[in-house]
Amino acid sequence: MRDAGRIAAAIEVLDMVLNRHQPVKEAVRDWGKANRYAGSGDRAWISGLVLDSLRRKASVSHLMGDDAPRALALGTLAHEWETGPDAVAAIFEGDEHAPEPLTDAERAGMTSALTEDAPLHARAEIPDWLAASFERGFGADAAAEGAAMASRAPVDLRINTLKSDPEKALAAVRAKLNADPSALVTTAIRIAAADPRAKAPPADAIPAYGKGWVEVQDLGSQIAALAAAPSQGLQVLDFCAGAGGKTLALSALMNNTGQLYAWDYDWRRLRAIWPRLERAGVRNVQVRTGKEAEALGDLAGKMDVVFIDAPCTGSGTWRRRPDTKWRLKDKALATRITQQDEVLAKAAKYVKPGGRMVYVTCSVLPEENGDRVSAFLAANAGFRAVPVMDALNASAQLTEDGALLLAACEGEHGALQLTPARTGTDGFYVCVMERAA
Ligand SMILES: C[S@@+](CC[C@H](N)C(=O)[O-])C[C@H]1O[C@@H](n2cnc3c(N)ncnc32)[C@H](O)[C@@H]1O
Repeated sequence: MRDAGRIAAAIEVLDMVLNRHQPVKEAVRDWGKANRYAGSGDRAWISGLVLDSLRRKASVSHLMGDDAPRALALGTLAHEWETGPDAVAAIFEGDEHAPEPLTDAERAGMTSALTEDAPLHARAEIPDWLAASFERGFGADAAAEGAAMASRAPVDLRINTLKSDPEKALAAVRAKLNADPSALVTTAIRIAAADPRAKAPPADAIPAYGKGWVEVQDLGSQIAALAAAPSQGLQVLDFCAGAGGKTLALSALMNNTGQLYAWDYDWRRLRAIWPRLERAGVRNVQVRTGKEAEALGDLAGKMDVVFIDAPCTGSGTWRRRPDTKWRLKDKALATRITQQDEVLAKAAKYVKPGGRMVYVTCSVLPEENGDRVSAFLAANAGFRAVPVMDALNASAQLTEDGALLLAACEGEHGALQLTPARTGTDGFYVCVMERAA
């Protein structure tokens, strides 16, 4: 396909995502099925433009004065892909698959620039109803934090120390991919964000992944697991285990000792955990299924650590799934808040006296993070917040730079708010609370 046809296709896919509410992957797949002549390189290019258009939707629609799929694609070409109106007109010229020629208004939008007095939601690339929340969470940095969440994300790998070590794993990954050791965590590898126009080989297709030497896991998620300080021999409950991403990380930190219980309120989510445990060589996990009372009743008051990877809006992962940013509504946020209060209240009863509870979200919204912890602590005098950095420093897995950078993310309750702007990770919130002995 030539670029004119690819741009027309991106406009079509954006319409499927924004107006027919299809997830991006599904929309690209459906478009591909209906247009068999497109190859995998074409689909990668189209998907790249669609994702960037969604990441930059707020600023681009502000500049174009229009939020229709065509305006978003053209504005993104100009403002993100450095393909201005003359270049786009040249691509369209004489191509029968090209969209309609550019109008004067579109040309103007493609050459205008965002100014300091543009509304915060446009500068922060967020839905306007979340502007107040961003301002509360980030103050004067709200626009910069939001803009960083509209960038493309790298792929992070966690080195599975049950089966490999940093040197061996890095060499194996580098044999297939352009990768570097993480600047923050000694057991992590980073693969830089790919050019959106190019086909990128998936990290889970390399032999090191197949052998269980590495797991695909955002660095923020890896840091959250480190904060649990699940040292050898402890009794640990992963209360929201889902497909087991954190369970695997916790097990590796425990070096396959002690006992790690994995449970999820939705047992269907746990199904994916079995092959992952097997591949990673995990032997200290008991997967508990069924209703909470039967599945976990015997663990009440006995856990050294209870890990809560809470259900959340996922606002911290908008770089990877920009369509979800525009789908999020205030009602869904309210539902998540109710669930978060519920999981905190329920999970707390498994913590033994002197034990710890780790509350984690992949969100940057204070309503889901510090507010929830404050509400929990106000209602549970037997718990107090302790600095997350204590556990991270004790883990001996931070680099010198990592320790400094993470310490700068510390906020109320000694909790950490990681963000793409601050730490180059997804937006994770981590808080550690201790139950009185
Ligand atoms: C962020 S996901 C967990 C991801 C998982 N830990 C991982 O690393 O792959 C949140 C999980 O919380 C679970 N959950 C537990 N209690 C819940 C409740 N009361 N309401 C909603 N979700 C709940 C959901 O089923 C979901 O799997």
